[in-house]
Amino acid sequence: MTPPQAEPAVELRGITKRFPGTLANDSVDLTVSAGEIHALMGENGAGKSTLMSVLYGMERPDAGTIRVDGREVSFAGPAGAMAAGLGMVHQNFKLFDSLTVAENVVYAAEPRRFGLVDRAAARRRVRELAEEHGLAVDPDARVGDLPVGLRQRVEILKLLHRGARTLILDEPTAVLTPAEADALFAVLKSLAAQGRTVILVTHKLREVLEGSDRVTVLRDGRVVARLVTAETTADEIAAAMTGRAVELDRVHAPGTPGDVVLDLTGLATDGVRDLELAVRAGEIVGIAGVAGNGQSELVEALAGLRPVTAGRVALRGRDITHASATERRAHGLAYVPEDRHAVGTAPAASVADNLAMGHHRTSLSSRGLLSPAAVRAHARRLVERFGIKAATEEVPASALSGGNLQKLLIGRELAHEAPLLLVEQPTRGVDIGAVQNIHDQLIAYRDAGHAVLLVSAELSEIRGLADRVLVMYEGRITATYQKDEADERSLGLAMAGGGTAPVEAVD
Ligand SMILES: Nc1ncnc2c1ncn2[C@@H]1O[C@H](COP(=O)(O)OP(=O)(O)OP(=O)(O)O)[C@@H](O)[C@H]1O
Repeated sequence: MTPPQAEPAVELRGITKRFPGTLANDSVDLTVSAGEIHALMGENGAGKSTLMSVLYGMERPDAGTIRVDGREVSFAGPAGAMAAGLGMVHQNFKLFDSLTVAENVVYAAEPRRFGLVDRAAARRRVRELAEEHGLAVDPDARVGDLPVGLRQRVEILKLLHRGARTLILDEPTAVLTPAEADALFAVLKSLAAQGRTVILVTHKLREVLEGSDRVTVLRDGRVVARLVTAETTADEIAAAMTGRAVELDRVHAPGTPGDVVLDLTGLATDGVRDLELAVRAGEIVGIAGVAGNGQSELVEALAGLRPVTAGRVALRGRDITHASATERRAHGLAYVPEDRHAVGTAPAASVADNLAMGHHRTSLSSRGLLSPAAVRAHARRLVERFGIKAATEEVPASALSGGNLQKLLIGRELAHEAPLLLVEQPTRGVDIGAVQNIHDQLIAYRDAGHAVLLVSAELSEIRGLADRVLVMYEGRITATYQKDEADERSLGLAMAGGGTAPVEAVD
């Protein structure tokens, strides 16, 4: 006899959500069983975030119903969703850096004794939850001092403390090392085995194949496939997402390095020291590392956004150690920052205007004034070349999905054809088809004779693109590999500071 069927943990029926000019969710049905890890996939702009925002009470649907544990619900905000047993781990963690782990976990739901916060009980609670779920973390550590992988654990502990039965995770492995990602999946599997439910939004096929039970694929706001993971393949999921066959993991030929374009000697800035590095024309140098090991500080110092405290930076033979960001750009530097929202783009400005930024001295302008017709034509070319999905070129950048905003930023900077491109996390949040496109464009850029300094936490990206790979750990370069020498395991170990690991430094 089959056991009585439990109610699904989450059941969305006919969810429709419109934004001006876009049908983001078109009558979406999604059923997530209790105790499963359910992956939600789809190209950039397919409607995944919108659907999760509707489920979590952050957006009101135009039509459709939501059931949680069999009960129909309607949330006025995330607080209602939390009360119904849902919890969400956002990409940008929402923790207080200056508070301890225990204080963060119990924040706004503190155990009390005689009306006062019971700190000892809070610490005990963290230890119990950590032990029960394999989420070891020191309750007394200051969150600001923790690496990303542990901060993510704090986020998960916080949701568990509040009694979340269904966890929604938005691209949780984007900033993790392979070992941290494996540890996360072990935790998710044990949560699922205890009957909790996980909804995972991700672009990473491998982790979906290894870590999920079922997959729902969205395309253009509609469900196009419901798959059982054990019965599907990477190719099948990719084809469902894109509507065509996708060539995964293309191998690129190595570059032909020419003259030195960027030359760093003894460079130091906040959190970075003793950096020696040369990047040549026609070469991609990749810097691998876990977020927070000085890569962003290095790139900011090179872009002129952070003072260099020692050493020298030369660009095409000229000393630019203390040059302003604008002077550096004028001398041939283009820059794709990690933070596409705060630094990279102007959210209220149109897609076309964002694409024209920094082009005041180029063919788009005459005597410093941009020509509207040239700006539009330029925008149309880049939208086409990078597959940026926008209702029109006139919508504000804030209306783009995360991955499409990333494509905009890459497109704009590549269009400068600058001798040196600094690029950080070029494909974070970008779907598999667009990853291939961005990779092809970076290789073509290199082959056209430009120098590229690539910073990425994504090992397959670094290995696929870089002609030389450097690992940064605690502000220094701790290992150097030539293309093809960097296998995933030793790179992963070096990124985690694996001092005892057999990491060969080859120069
Ligand atoms: N606030 C908004 N205003 C206008 N359009 C929006 C808004 N939010 C999302 N959209 C549009 O809705 C569609 C779906 O976006 P959504 O962010 O849900 O996609 P996604 O699948 O999460 O993409 P990504 O993988 O890039 O994060 C996109 O076309 C996007 O441009």
